[in-house]
Amino acid sequence: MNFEYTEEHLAVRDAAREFAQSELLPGVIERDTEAKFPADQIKKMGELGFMGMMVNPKYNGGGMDTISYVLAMEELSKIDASASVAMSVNNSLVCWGLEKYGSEAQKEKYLKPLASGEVLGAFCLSEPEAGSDATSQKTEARREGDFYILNGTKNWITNGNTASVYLVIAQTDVAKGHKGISAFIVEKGWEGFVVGKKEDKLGIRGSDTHSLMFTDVKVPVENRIGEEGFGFNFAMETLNGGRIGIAAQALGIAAGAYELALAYAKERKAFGKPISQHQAIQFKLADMATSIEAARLLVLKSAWLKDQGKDYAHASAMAKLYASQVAMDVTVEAVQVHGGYGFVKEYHVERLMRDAKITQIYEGTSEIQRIVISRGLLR
Ligand SMILES: Cc1cc2nc3c(=O)[nH]c(=O)nc-3n(C[C@H](O)[C@H](O)[C@H](O)COP(=O)(O)OP(=O)(O)OC[C@H]3O[C@@H](n4cnc5c(N)ncnc54)[C@H](O)[C@@H]3O)c2cc1C
Repeated sequence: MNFEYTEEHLAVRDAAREFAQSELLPGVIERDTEAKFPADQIKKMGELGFMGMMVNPKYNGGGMDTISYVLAMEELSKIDASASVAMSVNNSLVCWGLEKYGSEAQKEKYLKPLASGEVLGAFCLSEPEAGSDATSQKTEARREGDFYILNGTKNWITNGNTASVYLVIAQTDVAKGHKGISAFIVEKGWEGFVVGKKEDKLGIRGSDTHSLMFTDVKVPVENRIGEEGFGFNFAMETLNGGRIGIAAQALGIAAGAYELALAYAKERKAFGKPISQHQAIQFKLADMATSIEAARLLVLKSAWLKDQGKDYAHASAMAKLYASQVAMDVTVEAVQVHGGYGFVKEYHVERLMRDAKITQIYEGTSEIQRIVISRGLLR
């Protein structure tokens, strides 16, 4: 076993840390208040290679391992989880799905600009009546000659308005159940494709979440990913990896809140001494640091398994389940350590607490992670 990072890992982590401090921190409170997408920051993240970190350099990616990716995700999420979710969706759902299962022509046309950060991608599985139960898709793609005619509505789509490339999951044969679901690449601007309203959210308010409506959208057959009927497996496999990114995001939110709480506890005085000298606060800090370290080990293990080409579905579900709970617990305690100051925007921890909640919901709720984990245990 080896618990050491390589020099490359440390360089990536430090670059992400530096970027988060210099580019994401300024304006993060205003972006949250105004629900403003961090467009300039995402563009710079693309230029620095954060949007296609694991993609092969021949498709304009960074050619890095998953450990580097989770280290960067953690650092960026400490400061701005709205920026990091755009990065997570682009890297682990859109780019990964296209690189693994896309045709050579699809990779040339779509993966290259996505991996370089020139354009942004979205992953469209959820629907108004199909969230956890993704098999009950209502969006339909009907084959007509060299095209599919796409009709339906997708809900809660991250990068919904800012993306240019959309991976859309749809029914191609309702009678076949989940084996009748297929995946397609859809471009923004195609006739019949309308972006719906932006969601006004509790947390990750800077993230661009929209519903999408498709009415008789003509999708060329060459834009289907894999064979007809492969879409459900495509979505589930893609989400297995996506969970590593969201687990790293949850870890970052927790670690960011802990670092703020630690610094505040050393400064704030009560009863004649820093609050960090009161044992009740010391114990909170000890519990926060311990749970964060445990979450980090789960995140790193799932990333390592993926890098080794081993099965990581079970580990990534455990990492997401645990890290998202840690994100909730630690951010609540970080607000508590800050007292009244924790309740106002200026001190950041209330935002981190609001942002933490989504990590228990998207890319599979905590209940769904428990289903995935227990299924693995009982197999
Ligand atoms: C901000 C945001 C961004 C998102 N981004 C995307 C995106 O980019 N792309 C995308 O496709 N989707 C996205 N989603 C959708 C997200 O993945 C779903 O909200 C999530 O999967 C849950 O689905 P649901 O909301 O329909 O809840 P439901 O599935 O209706 O679940 C409601 C509750 O019931 C529980 N539940 C459901 N089934 C079971 C069961 N069998 N056993 C026990 N409990 C169960 C759930 O855990 C949950 O607590 C996003 C959501 C949000 C809020």
